[in-house]
Amino acid sequence: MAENILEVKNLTKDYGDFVLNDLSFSIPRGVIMGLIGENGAGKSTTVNCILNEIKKNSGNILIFGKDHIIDECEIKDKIGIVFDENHFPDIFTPKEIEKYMSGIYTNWDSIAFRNYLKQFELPAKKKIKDFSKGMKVKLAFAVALSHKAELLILDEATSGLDPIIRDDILDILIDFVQDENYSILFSSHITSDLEKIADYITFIHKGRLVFCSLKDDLIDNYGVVSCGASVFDTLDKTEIISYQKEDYQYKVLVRDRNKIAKDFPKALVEPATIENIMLFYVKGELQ
Ligand SMILES: Nc1ncnc2c1ncn2[C@@H]1O[C@H](COP(=O)(O)OP(=O)(O)OP(=O)(O)O)[C@@H](O)[C@H]1O
Repeated sequence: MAENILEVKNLTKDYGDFVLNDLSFSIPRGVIMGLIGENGAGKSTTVNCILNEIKKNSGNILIFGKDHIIDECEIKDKIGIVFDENHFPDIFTPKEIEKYMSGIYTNWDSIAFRNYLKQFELPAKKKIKDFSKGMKVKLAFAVALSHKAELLILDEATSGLDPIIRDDILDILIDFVQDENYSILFSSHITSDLEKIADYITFIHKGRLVFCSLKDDLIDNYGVVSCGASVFDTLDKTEIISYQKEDYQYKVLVRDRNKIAKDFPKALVEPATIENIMLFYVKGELQ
């Protein structure tokens, strides 16, 4: 069994005015990988290249150790996909979707599907065209979780859900990776959700990889320092990732907040959230 459930190597997709440039990252088995980046950074392009929905220009993508194009059918049988848009025919009911999916997926589990319909309070006999946006997303989750998928790929899947069902979904996702062979690629703008459940964070900015790091490493070590010019000028510049100047104050994103707090006891040093980290990379002055 391949150690990494997904490997993206030197992936490039050129749209002319946008290039997803030489992107590499991998997802080990048993983990949740958060994928973050500003609007237009290239997250959906990455996901669509992985799923071979769009053709890459170059690079290699292995899923379950197999080439994502050569073995596409076999691979997709074991992937659960949830996008923010509905991909099911509107005229179907969940009951009809169940029948259809049982013919598509080798390991379709009707009992699991019916249980998810109950848990998500989805009417089995109502047409999807009469579902709310959130109901359509819940239906997509019910399908993705009912065919013994080993990899879930979620592209902005939870953004249309209310906080209660989102919380339920996060619990389901944590459960999903308890089997240490299964993993999740979770693209989201709701960075607080990723803070709760992701093991790794991959950050793309303007089509390029900024980092792929352990989430705990970011949360435990990165910090935001608020200080005046005198402290800023004496900070070790190799410790600074990015900074923002506001009148006479500097806000500085640093790699090792504990070291800075020790060296500058009077400076205000706070832990950085994933949102802080994104904002500093995108809007700050990079060192
Ligand atoms: N079919 C296409 N043809 C040309 N350009 C495209 C196409 N699809 C996407 N792009 C461009 O690729 C860039 C990245 O888009 P993408 O949808 O991957 O970003 P994203 O990070 O998912 O953004 P968002 O958070 O807004 O969903 C954008 O500049 C977009 O215009």
